Amino acid sequence: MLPVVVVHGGAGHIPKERSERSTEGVCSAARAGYIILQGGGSSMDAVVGAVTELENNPNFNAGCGSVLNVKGDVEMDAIVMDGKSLGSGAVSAVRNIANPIQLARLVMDKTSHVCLTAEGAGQFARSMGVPEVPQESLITEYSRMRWKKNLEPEANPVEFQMGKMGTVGAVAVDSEGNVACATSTGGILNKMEGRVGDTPCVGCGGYADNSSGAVSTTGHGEAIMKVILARLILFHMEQGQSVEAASDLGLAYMKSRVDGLGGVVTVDPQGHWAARFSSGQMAWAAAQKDTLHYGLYTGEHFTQSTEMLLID
Ligand SMILES: NC(=O)C[C@H](N)C(=O)O
Repeated sequence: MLPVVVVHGGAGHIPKERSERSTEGVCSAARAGYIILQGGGSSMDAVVGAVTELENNPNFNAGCGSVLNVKGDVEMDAIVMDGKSLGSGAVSAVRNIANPIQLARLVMDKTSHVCLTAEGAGQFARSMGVPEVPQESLITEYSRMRWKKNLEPEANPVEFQMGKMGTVGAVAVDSEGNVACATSTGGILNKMEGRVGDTPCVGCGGYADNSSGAVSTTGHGEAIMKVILARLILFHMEQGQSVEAASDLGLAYMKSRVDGLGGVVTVDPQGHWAARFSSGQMAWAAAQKDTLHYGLYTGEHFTQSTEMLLID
């Protein structure tokens, strides 16, 4: 079965005019991750490569395109986890960098800690030579419009926040059977300054363990944290459930227990994979055995040869 890379572009309701760009974005990121795997890269290289591409794509809520907090600022969260060592690196409420996922990886590789936050994460980025970027370069017209709209008195914050989530994430298995996950987000729209969501929390925004598999999550962060969604799904896999059934069980529990919606991409160490969601939509794509799989609405599953894509 292996190797494989599966990516998501966030669970929620994707407006029609943005759906094509979301699908194109996840397909291109899955292809980028797959090329890394084919070139002998590790699953960690593949998930960081795929998520970096999605952070650079302004159509997603991560890196450039992040949603704004209540003050109109960008504060981003990201996590990586390596299934071989259970090593993990994360950053939360980090500002003025283009690729939080790469900083999360540096936290894993270069420090003895798991998560750095806010100004401390910024200082670490500077010490590692990560270029500082102006906040303006991370803000799109669309994210500013949504922020302003949500400040209007008749706005319905929860519905609006839940409506158009675009967190990005990836899971992969490499040819040696190592699994990894990566997740990156601007969080939820008009969040309080300093709010830390599920994404940088181990077991919530993602988890990877070579003995069971890897998961990257998206959805309402506070709900995901209550049920520790990524770890919950791996628990079901440890009990013998398939990647698909375990993902559905985790999402159903989050819905019934805390009324939370979300989505996940999941792999097991053999290379079985799933992209499942309880929200109306989630842009996802997977690349395996020279085939690209992708979809957006529940039940949708298109396939295409990755070789065709290379010619494109
Ligand atoms: N779009 C998302 O998935 C949001 C993210 N889980 C958060 O709550 O920060």
